[in-house]
Amino acid sequence: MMLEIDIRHRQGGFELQADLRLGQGLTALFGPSGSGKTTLINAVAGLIRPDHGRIAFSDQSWSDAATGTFLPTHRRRIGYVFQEPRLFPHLSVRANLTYGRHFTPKPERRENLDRVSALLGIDTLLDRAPNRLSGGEKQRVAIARALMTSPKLLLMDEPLSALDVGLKAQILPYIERIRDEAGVPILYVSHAVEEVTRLATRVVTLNQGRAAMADAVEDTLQHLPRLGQSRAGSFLRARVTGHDPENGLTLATGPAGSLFLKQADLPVGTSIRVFVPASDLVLATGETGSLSTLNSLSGRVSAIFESGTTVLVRVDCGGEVLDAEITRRSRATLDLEPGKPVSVLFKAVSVEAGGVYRQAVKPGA
Ligand SMILES: Nc1ncnc2c1ncn2[C@@H]1O[C@H](COP(=O)(O)OP(=O)(O)OP(=O)(O)O)[C@@H](O)[C@H]1O
Repeated sequence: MMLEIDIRHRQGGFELQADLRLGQGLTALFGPSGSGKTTLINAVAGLIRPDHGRIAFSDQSWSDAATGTFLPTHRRRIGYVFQEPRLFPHLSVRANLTYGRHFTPKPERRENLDRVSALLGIDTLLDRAPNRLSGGEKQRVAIARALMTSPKLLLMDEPLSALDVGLKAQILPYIERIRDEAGVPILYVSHAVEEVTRLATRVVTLNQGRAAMADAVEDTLQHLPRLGQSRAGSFLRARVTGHDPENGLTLATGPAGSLFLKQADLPVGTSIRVFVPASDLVLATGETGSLSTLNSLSGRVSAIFESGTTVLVRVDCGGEVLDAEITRRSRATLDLEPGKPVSVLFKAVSVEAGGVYRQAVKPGA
């Protein structure tokens, strides 16, 4: 399948421009507030009609300003999940799930209640009324309802933003399963770096209405501050090589070197991204002696950015970029300049749980 978008659309003083080809897996739409994420997703859904250009899905034209083609939303066979679950309060979970199915032509009904409710872990909730579900359960039912229509494409517009951190963590694995097992491409709007890191097969960034495909998920996430996100840090690519349960550690290797991580439940061979906060990195020059930090990567300073009272030192470790936030005084003490060899040190506990992300679908798949 291929979703082709080549559109321009003006609304008031704002103009959206997008020229994208998107394949299977989960495409994250990522950008600051007002950058055009919802406008883009609405154009794909058929909720707005672009002034110029075309949108096509697997060779079916959904919208073409030149020929006047505009396929209405219900004929695009799209599943939509919003911030709020929007369940029918008077219907049971089961009836909520089967409701949308009737709108799908019989030969195209791929999904069934058993499979979808197992995928979302809601099989024991089918006879409940929505007002007897928790917030996280409601959103899982809403996602299941969207899947029950056997959609060709699933649009998710900040589906987790109304949930607290604990509930988000509960739902993320289900979205991963849909990405990996349901065979439905997903367009996923999010502001949250944790969600994008963990879920995205590819990232489309939006900046003042301009959509751009990122070369790699990691590249986008390296430059979060430019995208209006404040959380400074870096991502390392690695593969799990083993576990050391006695010491509560998981071992991984990537282009930057060997990594010690707090033990994570990930099979050997799993590709992961490890988020390392800039403020947790320690830089050292010369011999470091004995330290309690398990991770020590060798690199070379590639750039230095002054920012207020602190300094962001960018270090190239085997082609991977690590940003370390240190004080001006530390920079002066270490006499750091671009080109200087340094060791980058961080503790295994700096990258526990939320900092390690499984990525089952290869970028570009
Ligand atoms: N109907 C409209 N008429 C005029 N301007 C609009 C209309 N709808 C949205 N806009 C403007 O278009 C721009 C893009 O809005 P959009 O909702 O797509 O952004 P967004 O990236 O989804 O933002 P957020 O993350 O805050 O939801 C904004 O400047 C917004 O004010």
